[in-house]
Amino acid sequence: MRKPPNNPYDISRLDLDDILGTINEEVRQRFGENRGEVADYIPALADVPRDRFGMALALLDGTVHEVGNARERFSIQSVSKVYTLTLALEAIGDALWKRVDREPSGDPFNSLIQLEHEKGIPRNPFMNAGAIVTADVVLSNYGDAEATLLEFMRARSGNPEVGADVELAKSERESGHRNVALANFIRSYGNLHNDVQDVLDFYFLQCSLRMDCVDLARSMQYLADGGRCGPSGQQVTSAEGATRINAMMMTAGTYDAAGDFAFHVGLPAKSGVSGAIVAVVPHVMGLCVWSPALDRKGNSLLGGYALHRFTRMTGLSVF
Ligand SMILES: NC(=O)CC[C@H](N)C(=O)O
Repeated sequence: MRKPPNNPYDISRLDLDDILGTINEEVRQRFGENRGEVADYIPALADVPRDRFGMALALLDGTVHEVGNARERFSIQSVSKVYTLTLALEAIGDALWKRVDREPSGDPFNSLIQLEHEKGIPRNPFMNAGAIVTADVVLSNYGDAEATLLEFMRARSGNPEVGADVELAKSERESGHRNVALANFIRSYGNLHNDVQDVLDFYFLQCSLRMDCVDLARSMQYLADGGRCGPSGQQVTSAEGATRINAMMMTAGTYDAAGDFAFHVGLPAKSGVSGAIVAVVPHVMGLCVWSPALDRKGNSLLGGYALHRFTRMTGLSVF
């Protein structure tokens, strides 16, 4: 049986580059197994090659370790929901929880089913329904929501080149019938305050932001460091705020696979249908893995495997 180190958070005992190298080799050996599919319900995502894998770790002192395609950009999709949740909580605090619940859903990320039973109050801010309400809150509370989000992401990642993929956002707007349905349904309960189209435009824009694993690992640092963002030096949220967002990621960040994820990985994490998964080792590092082929629940198959191997090889897990 694996014996836990005296201080599991002391990472000076670990050769992180060696560990990343091993994971990279293991993942690449699995490319041929032909498991998982890239998301094709968003036309622009269907063209992304599946045999890609990148992983990056950003330590609290700013050191980055990376491997594979860690500098290849992709759209961040639902990973963006972590950042809009942060912005919404900073704007209206606990009032957000009157409009979005904070329970795991056990349903797919784009499910409509619970919404009717629960009268237009989405289960959590990481399902599409909850993220649409969160987007509405951001729109209502920041003068120029789009510019605010872009500035937020550039500051969190330390990369001034982070930008939206306008073509991708357009492609999602044209094919996102289910999101249109969700938004209208929530509106019918009075839980959207802005024009449905404006909310959806903002939601699709947040999903289309293009970043790479290094950008995203750095952008997770504030959640590992009690709300303090290393790249900008800003206190983005309070230590309590960071703890709560991590808790949401743990219980709902990978949708109806959150239980399985806690079992195999054991870190707060958030996935997106482009194949990205961000994760946090509290007090130690932000992480990002990316590999486009997804499992049935919409989480990166090899990304999940890589995080599993990482937590087992390092002993880093909140459990
Ligand atoms: N899980 C996801 O990444 C979903 C995001 C995607 N843009 C959608 O709304 O369907």
